This record gives sequence, C-alpha cells and structure tokens, in this order.
Amino acid sequence: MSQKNKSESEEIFASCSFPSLGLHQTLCDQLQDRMGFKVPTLIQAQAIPVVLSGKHVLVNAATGTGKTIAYLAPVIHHLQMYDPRVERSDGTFALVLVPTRELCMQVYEILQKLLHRFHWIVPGYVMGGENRSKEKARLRKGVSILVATPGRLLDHLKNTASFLHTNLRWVIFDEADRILELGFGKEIEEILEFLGTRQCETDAKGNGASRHSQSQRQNLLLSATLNEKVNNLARISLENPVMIGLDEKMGLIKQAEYLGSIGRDSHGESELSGTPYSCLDADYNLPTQLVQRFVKVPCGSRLVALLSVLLNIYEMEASTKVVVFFSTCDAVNFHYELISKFHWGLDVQLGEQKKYSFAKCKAFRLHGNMEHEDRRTTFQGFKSEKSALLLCTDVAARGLDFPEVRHIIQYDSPGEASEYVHRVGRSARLGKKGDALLFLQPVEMDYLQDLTKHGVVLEEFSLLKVLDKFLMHNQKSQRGKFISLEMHPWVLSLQRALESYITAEEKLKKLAKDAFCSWVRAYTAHRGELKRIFMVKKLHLGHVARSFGLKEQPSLVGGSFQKQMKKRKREQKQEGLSKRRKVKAKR
Ligand SMILES: Nc1ncnc2c1ncn2[C@@H]1O[C@H](COP(=O)(O)OP(=O)(O)OP(=O)(O)O)[C@@H](O)[C@H]1O
Repeated sequence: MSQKNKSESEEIFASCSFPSLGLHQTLCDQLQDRMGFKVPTLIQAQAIPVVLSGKHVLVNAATGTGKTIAYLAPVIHHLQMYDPRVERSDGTFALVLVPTRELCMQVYEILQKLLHRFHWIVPGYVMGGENRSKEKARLRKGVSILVATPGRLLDHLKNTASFLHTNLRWVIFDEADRILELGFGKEIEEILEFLGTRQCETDAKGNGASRHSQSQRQNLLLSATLNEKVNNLARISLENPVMIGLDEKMGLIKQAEYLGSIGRDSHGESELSGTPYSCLDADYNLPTQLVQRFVKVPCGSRLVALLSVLLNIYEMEASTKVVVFFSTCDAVNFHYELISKFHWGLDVQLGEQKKYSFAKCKAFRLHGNMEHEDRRTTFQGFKSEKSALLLCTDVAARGLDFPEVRHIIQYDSPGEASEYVHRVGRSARLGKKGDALLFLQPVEMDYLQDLTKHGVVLEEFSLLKVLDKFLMHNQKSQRGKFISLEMHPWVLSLQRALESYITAEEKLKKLAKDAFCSWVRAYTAHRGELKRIFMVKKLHLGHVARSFGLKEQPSLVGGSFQKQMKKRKREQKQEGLSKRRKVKAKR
C-alpha cells in the first residue's frame, strides 16, 4: 500500500475490530461475511459503543463515512439478545426515519443483509408511493425494525390501528437535515407527539404492557450538515445527547456553544469527553480526497460544454460512473432524451467519419415526477452497472449510496451550500477518489464566495484544454489560440449540430421548450442571499434557449411561460399582502 493510500485509509478506518466495540460475534461475522466489512470506519468506532450504551446521540459526519451501520448494528445487537426472543406480535422496536423513498429502500436492503442470521427479527418499510393496504397487512403481522418516510409513517400512525409500537425503543432520524429541508418538520413534530418525545411515554400512557422491560427510549439523529432546523429537532428529541463526529479541530468551547445552541447545559449530564466536535459556523464535512473544481461557462455554450466534459470523461476512462445534477425534472427529461439519442457524425479529413456518442455507457434518469416503479428500477440499475451515467434532480442528492461514483457534475447550481455538500458526497465515499465539477455562468461567480464562507474552496477547471482536444484536423494548428469559449470551432460546430437535430425532432423540441420554461422558473426560485447571485434579470433568455439547443428566441417559446410568470407574480403579491395582513392583525 502506498504511503498516500495508507494515510487515506487511516483517515477512514479505525484500528480496532467490530467485536472490540462490544458487538455480538454473530453480528460481526455477518458484517464481515455478508457485507465484506473487516474493520469499522472511524465514525462507526466512535458511535457504536455510545449507541450501545443507550444514550441519545447526535452524529455529524462527512458523507459516505458509514453512518448507516453505526446505528443499525447496535440496534440489532440489542434486539437479537432479547430474552424472550422478539416476536412479530411484539410489533415495532426500532423506527428509522429517512427523507426519500430511495434511501428507504437502501436502508431496508442493508437491514435485510444484516439480519440474515437473525431470522426472528423482521425488517420492513413503509413509504410514499407504495400500496397502503399491503403495508397495513405487513404492519399487522408485525415489523421489528421499520424504515419509513415521514408522511407515510404518520398516515399509518393515525390510520392503522393494528400498527403496534408500544415496545418502541429506538427512533432514528437518518439524514435529519434533508427530512427537515423537504418540509417534513410538521410531520416529524406530529410523529414525536404520537410516539412520545424522548421517553417511552407510550408505556406511561398505559397503551400496553411490554414483555420487554428494556424499552427505555433512545433517539439518534444523524446529519452530514448542521443548521438551525436540525438544532431544533435535536432540542425537541434528544435528551443530553452525546455528540459524535463533530469537527475535531473545534475545541471544548465550540462544543459548549453548540450544546448551548440546542438548549443543553454543557456542564450538566451531557457527554463531552473523548469525542470530536461541532461545526457551529456551518462548516461542512467533506471527504478530503475529493477534488473540487468549477468551470465558468457562458450561458449559450452550456450544453456544448456539458457534452464535451462528458465525452472527455468517457474518453479518459472507458469505465466510470458519473452523476449530473439538474434543477428540474423537465431538464433531466430533456438531457436524458438528448444524450441517449444524439450521435454526432463529423467529417474528419481523409474522408473518415467519426461518430461521437456522448454517453458511452448506459444512461439513467431519476427525478421526483417519475413513476414509483421507474424510480426503483433506475436506482437498482445505476447501482449495479460498472460504467453508467445518471441524470437527476436533488432527489438523488442525499444519502444514496451508489458504489463507485467517480464524477459529480453540478450542471445547475445547487442553491444552499449544504445541498452542494450532499451532491458531491455521492462520490469519494469511504476514502475512494472523487471529482466534483460545478458549472457556473460568468454572472454567477459570487457563488464561490458563498461556498468559501462554509470552508468549501474550488479550483478552476480548464474547459478550453478539453475543447482543444476535439479540434478537427485542419484546426489543430490553432490549438490553444482560442481565448473565447463561444468562438471555439468545436463549440460552434457542435452547437449548430445540436440546434439542427433538436429542431428536426419534434418530441425533443417539445422537451427542450418545457425544460427551458421550468429552468427559468427554478432560477427565479433561489432563496434569500442567493437571489443576489442568481438573478433572472442578469440572464440573456436567448442564450438560455441556446443552452437547450433551441434556435428560437424565448418570446417564441414563452407564451405560456409569460402567463405562468405573471400568475406567479400575482400569487407572490397576494401572499405578501395576506402575510402583511396577518402581521397587522397580530399587532
Ligand atoms: N466498515 C466498513 N467497511 C467497509 N465498507 C463500509 C463499512 N461501513 C460502511 N461501508 C460502506 O461505505 C459506504 C458508505 O456508507 P453509508 O451509506 O452508511 O455512509 P453515510 O455516512 O450514511 O453517507 P451519507 O451521509 O451520504 O448518507 C457504503 O457503501 C457502505 O456499504
């Protein structure tokens, strides 16, 4: 092992074994034989003993560091030791709340593997999009460890009388920040109300006597980023939590501040010793081996730049996995259709015909407007391919563990810096290499400062070098001489080819127009501080249209769009008015 690899793996893996953390031998064998995990990751080594001890825990650690096992293993350890053995009729002992359906499936699949030798502990899931009656039937039979998305869980808590949770001992919020950002805050409050906030209040309410006296409630909260909403959830749900994985460089003062910020007394019973700490300034945890770059591209050349970057990646590495993030479902649909169908034939000197295909591998798409079953197939398909391209919205940004993703391209910028962190976190997992590339237009460069505020620093990627590679024979003498990207011969000819192709393909043209409209709408929806950077006023809509391969100016495309924009403005005005009225009324 080279020195570099050695130190990288030392940063990820601990120098102890799973049994030494206190886990049952059969479970350790299962981790090794079934999952191939020989030693724990650092975060697992820190978290497992604490979770085993029964304390409430807040885990804040970089993406891809093994948080899932850090909570599942201790829960299974305890459950498999219950005497009498847990039975289906005992209902649910552990509840794992996750933000998305894909993450729900992912955690459930890991659970299935871990429980292979503990057949009496039954895993299960409930999530939006699934058949309610089938879920009801499963809950009626009994599920020992339940993975759930918040909306559907609440639905069952309210409407499925046979859902037994009087033995509930663990409530785990995985990707807590995302759950809250997706607007599930209200559902979470209601869920906590149903289940009792921190203690085993269900027993106190006399909802059923337990065969298992161990049922003292333990809540766990896991998040790769911390923010005010997560702090609030921590405040409501955790009792004297132990902080794990928070930034080592921060000292005790920061911990105390953090504990203060979530309303805990740092001199009280909170566990402060021995664990690394907090990122009050919302500095984000990013894998150190991740190479992060940005590319500055004028709006009208964005599509050509994206295709060229993809072409370059697959020419350099015949087999690799790439994820490209877009801001809207329509944009994903358009680019997916284009990339799957468009091949560019170019007459090269000597009469040769070179055909460029921009995805030399299987392409997938994933977004929230897809049918549930299609989402599931994409998720599994992209996971199992060795070389593949995934075009997606932020539905794929959190928690999903796609093995071996090397490149993350953020074609549309992510908005909040925390979203940036989660998107790039789909690569460079567990010490593996990763390259992240963020597309920015010249008018958006201030976004880099916003990232810098959170400790994220990006280097510039030289797109011209990539474009020069594709120069035709007769243009090669001019290599390195094009200063303006828009005038680069490769850009000009590819753009022309794209525009003719899209104009000729009715279906694609329609997709391009829809994508154009929704893209501009999404651009207007940037929040707070970011509005100053991503300003529609600064955009040249004709150039935006070019970035969807449209020759027509937006006025031709935008009849319905203009109407929608007007409607939106009216609605915003109305909202503003009613808010102001409410404020007045309060006063
Ligand atoms: N001890 C281990 N040894 C080897 N691989 C491991 C170990 N623990 C976890 N992994 C693998 O590491 C990858 C990342 O794990 P996981 O998805 O739990 O990370 P995470 O911290 O939850 O990431 P995110 O914040 O993005 O959700 C997975 O592929 C998992 O199978």
